[in-house]
Amino acid sequence: MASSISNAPRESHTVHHHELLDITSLKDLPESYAWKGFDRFPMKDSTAPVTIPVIDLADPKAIELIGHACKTWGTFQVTNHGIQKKLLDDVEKASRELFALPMEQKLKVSETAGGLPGYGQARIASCFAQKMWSEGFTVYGSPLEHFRQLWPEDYSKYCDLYEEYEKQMRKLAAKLLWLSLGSLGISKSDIDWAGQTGEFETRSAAIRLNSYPSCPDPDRAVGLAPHTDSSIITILHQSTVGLKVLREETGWVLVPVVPDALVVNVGDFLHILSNGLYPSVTHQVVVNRTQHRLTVAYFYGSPPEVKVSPLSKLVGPCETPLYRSITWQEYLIHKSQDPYSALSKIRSSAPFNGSG
Ligand SMILES: C=C1C[C@]23C[C@@]1(O)CC[C@H]2[C@@]12CCC[C@@](C)(C(=O)O1)[C@H]2[C@@H]3C(=O)O
Ligand SMILES: O=C(O)CCC(=O)C(=O)O
Ligand SMILES: [Fe+2]
Repeated sequence: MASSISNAPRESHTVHHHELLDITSLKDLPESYAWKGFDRFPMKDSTAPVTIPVIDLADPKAIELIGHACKTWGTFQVTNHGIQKKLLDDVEKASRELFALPMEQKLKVSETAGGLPGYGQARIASCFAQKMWSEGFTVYGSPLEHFRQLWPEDYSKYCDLYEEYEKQMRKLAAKLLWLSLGSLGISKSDIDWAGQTGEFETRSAAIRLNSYPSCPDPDRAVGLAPHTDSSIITILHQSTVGLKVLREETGWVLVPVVPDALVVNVGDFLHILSNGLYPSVTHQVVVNRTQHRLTVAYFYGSPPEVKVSPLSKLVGPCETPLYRSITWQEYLIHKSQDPYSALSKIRSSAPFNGSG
């Protein structure tokens, strides 16, 4: 595997906000947004007719199906998840309203260096010379101050909506996490930081609104470059296609829109917790000529101060855990500095028996 991305020299190319164009109004693709492919990742789409698993949470076999999907794909879609369609529609609508605001107003709440909450490009943007055909807005903690600036009149309506979304996603994420770990024989008592109820009361999470405007030259543009998420799991709401996941054996697979389903991605922290049994899925976003695509990603992480390491039940008696322990906060810093080697940097050196 090549160690660099063809479009990305080693040094970091921070995208300064003043360099960001209002891409919604462009009739041609500027050269700064044109990609020639990636070295680190294949370009080819899967020719095999494969689709990512769709799992009904009401299915009595959901636990095994989730375990199998996490092991073989690192991603799946879930139905009967209990999140009301109206809430998903309302958040998507609010997000559309946010990105439709004038650029000067969005820049008032722009992310400061280091990918803190607010408006801006994804952190991985700094790894590439080319720009991605997208904008984003991250909510981490309370969105109050930012929403007050964006919508001085009715910010509280938007705050209430995000609070409700966060609350419902948190519950669903805890449920999905226990199902995925349950299939490996892990129970609530195996994770001390899960809290009394197993609901991870002191969790940390981020919500990211992603906007991919229609693009005059979609084949040469990239919505979001390939990456894995740092989360334990990510729950994604999409109502139009664009997300592709990488299957090592076959290539990129487009994730179809299944009515009322949410996409669930295994993130790096579940990969670490599972001692490598579950791969964190590499995914990217492609753009299209006619539709403005909006998505909402919920990143479920571990409590900020907790050192997370592979679960001891999943590490054999003579084995070294695959990864050393690390807090989510520390990991997010590694990831923002060097997204493509963050995991390998915390990988333990060769196990005692010298294999693997
Ligand atoms: C919690 C987070 C995960 C994320 C960084 C962030 O602070 C909020 C944005 C997230 C995102 C979304 C696009 C891809 C990604 C790699 C990025 O650059 O920003 C992820 C980050 C991540 O998972 O590390
Ligand atoms: O918009 C999408 O389909 C995926 C977004 C994503 O991967 C992310 O926000 O990390
Ligand atoms: Fe992602």
